[in-house]
Amino acid sequence: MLNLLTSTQIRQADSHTISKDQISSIDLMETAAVAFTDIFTNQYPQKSTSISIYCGTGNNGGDGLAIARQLKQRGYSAISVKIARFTDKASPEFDANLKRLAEVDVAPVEIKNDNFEGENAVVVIDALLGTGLSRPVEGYYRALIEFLNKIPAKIVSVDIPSGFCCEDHIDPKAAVIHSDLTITFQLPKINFFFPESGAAINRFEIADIGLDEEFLAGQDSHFKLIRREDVQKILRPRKQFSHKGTFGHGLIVAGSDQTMGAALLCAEACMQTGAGLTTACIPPQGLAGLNARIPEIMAIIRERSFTFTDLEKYNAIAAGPGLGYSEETVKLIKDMVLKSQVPLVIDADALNMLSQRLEWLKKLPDYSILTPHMKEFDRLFGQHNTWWGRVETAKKKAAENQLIIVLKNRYTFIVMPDGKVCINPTGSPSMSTGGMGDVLTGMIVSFLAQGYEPKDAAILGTYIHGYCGENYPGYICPPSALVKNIPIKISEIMGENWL
Ligand SMILES: NC(=O)C1=CN([C@@H]2O[C@H](COP(=O)(O)OP(=O)(O)OC[C@H]3O[C@@H](n4cnc5c(N)ncnc54)[C@H](OP(=O)(O)O)[C@@H]3O)[C@@H](O)[C@H]2O)[C@H](O)CC1
Ligand SMILES: [K+]
Repeated sequence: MLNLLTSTQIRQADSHTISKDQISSIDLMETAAVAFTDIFTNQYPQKSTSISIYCGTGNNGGDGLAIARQLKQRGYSAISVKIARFTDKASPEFDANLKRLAEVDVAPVEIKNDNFEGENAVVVIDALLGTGLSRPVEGYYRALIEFLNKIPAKIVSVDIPSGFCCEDHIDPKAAVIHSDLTITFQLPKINFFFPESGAAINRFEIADIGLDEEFLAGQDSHFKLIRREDVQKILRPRKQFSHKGTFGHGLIVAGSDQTMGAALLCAEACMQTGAGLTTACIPPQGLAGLNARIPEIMAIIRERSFTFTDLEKYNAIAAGPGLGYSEETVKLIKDMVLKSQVPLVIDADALNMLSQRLEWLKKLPDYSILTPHMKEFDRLFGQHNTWWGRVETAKKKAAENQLIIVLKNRYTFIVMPDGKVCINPTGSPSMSTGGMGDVLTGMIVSFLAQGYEPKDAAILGTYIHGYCGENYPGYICPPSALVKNIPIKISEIMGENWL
C-alpha cells in the first residue's frame, strides 16, 4: 500500500532526501520544476499557448519561477510571470530562481495589492501557496484567489491548489483555487480523497521528484492508498485440482417481494466473483426471478417466521440488500447476529436495523464488515458535517467493535479495527446508480466465502468493484452489466498467473 503522508512529513522527506542524496534544496526544486513541466507540456503541447504563472514568494512560488524558465527553454513563447508580493518575506530558493529567470529574459510583473489587471491567458499556473499553508487565506491572497477563480482560463496548480489544506478538516468557506489539474509532487495528499476537495481539485497527477521511497514508506501514517500490485499480491491463482467446495459457500439474506432486484444483483455478484456455491435466502415471490436470471444460485425460501437451522454450513454470510424492514426481517437479522460463527457482511436495510439496535454491534462476529454509504453511516454513528469527522468516528467504532467499516464514496475508505484507513482509488462517476452497493456486498462476501481474510476480502471486493466500473465502456455502468465483467477483470488484474 502507498503510505499517504501529511505536509509536515513530506517536508521531512524533503530534508532527508536532500541530505541523503547530497543535493541542495534548489536542486530538489529544479527536479520538481522539470517533473511538473514534463506533465504540463503533455497536457498543453502547443508552444504558443498563452500561460500566466502566478507566484507566491515561498518555495511554491519558487517552483513557479523555475517552471517559467523551463517552459521558456522548451520554446513556449507566450509566458508571463506575476509575483504576488504581499509580504516582504521570500525564501532563498525563490530569490535564487528569480535571479535565474533573467537568463531567459522573462521580466516578472509584481502585484502589490488587489487591483488586478485583466487576465486573458488561456492557462494560469497557480504557484501562489503550497504545503506551507499555515492559516486561512485572507487579504490580498484571498482577493487574488477569488479573482483567478472567476476568469475563464484553465488553472493548473503546482503541488496543491493554493489555499488547500492537505490533511484534516476542509473548511468549505476557505479561499481555495479551483484547479482543473493539480500536478502534485511525489504523493497524492490525504485530502485529495475526501469529497470536500471536489471543488478545488477536478483531477490530479503525480510528479515523481525522487524523494527517498524507503523514508516515505517508513513514515507512520493511518492512510494507505490501495494499488493494483497490492491486490495482485492478495489474489490467489486457482489450483488445477480444485472443485466448487474449494471456493466456499456464500449465503445472501436479501430481497423482499417489492425489492428482489437487490438480492439478484448481490447473489450474482457473489457467484461471478468466484464463490464455489451461492445460496440466496429470499421471499417465495423471488424464486421464479432468481431461477430465470441466475440458475447457478440455490435458494432458501423465507416462508413466514422462517429461522435458520444450519448457518454453520455457510463460509460467509451477507445480509441486507433489498431485505425490507419488518418484524420478520428484524428477527431474522437478530438470529444471524447472535448465531453466526463467521464474519457477516451487513449492508442496506440490515445496517438500518443495526442503527436502531447499537447493542448488536458488539455481538457481531469479529471482523464483520459494514458497508454503509454516507447516510447509512450517519444513521448508525450520528450526524457528521465533514468527511474527516466521519473517518475519525469510523476509526473509533471499528476499533471499539472489532469491525471493518467500508465507508463508500468516490474514493471508498476501508477502515480497519487497527485504525488503518485503506483508500480505494478505483471507480468512476459512471457507477453512480442504484444497485452498485448490492454488487459490492456480493463481491465482498464472495471473497470471504473463498477463504480470504476479512480485511483482504474488503480490499479485493472494493478495488475490483471499482476497477470493473471504471473500465466499463459506457457513459454509465449498469450494475447488472458490471457483474458480468467481474471474472474477466479479475483475470485481467491477475495477469498471466490467474490460472
Ligand atoms: N517535496 C516536495 O513536495 C517539494 C515541494 N516544494 C515546493 O515547496 C512548497 C512548500 O513551500 P513553502 O516555502 O514551505 O511554503 P509555501 O510556498 O506553500 O508558502 C510560502 C509561505 O507563505 C506563508 N503562508 C502560509 N499560509 C499563508 C496564508 N494563509 N496566507 C499568506 N501566506 C501564508 C508562509 O510563510 P509565513 O512566514 O507567512 O508563515 C509560507 O512559508 C511545496 O508546496 C512545493 O511547491 C519544493 O519546491 C520541492 C520539494
Ligand atoms: K499552488
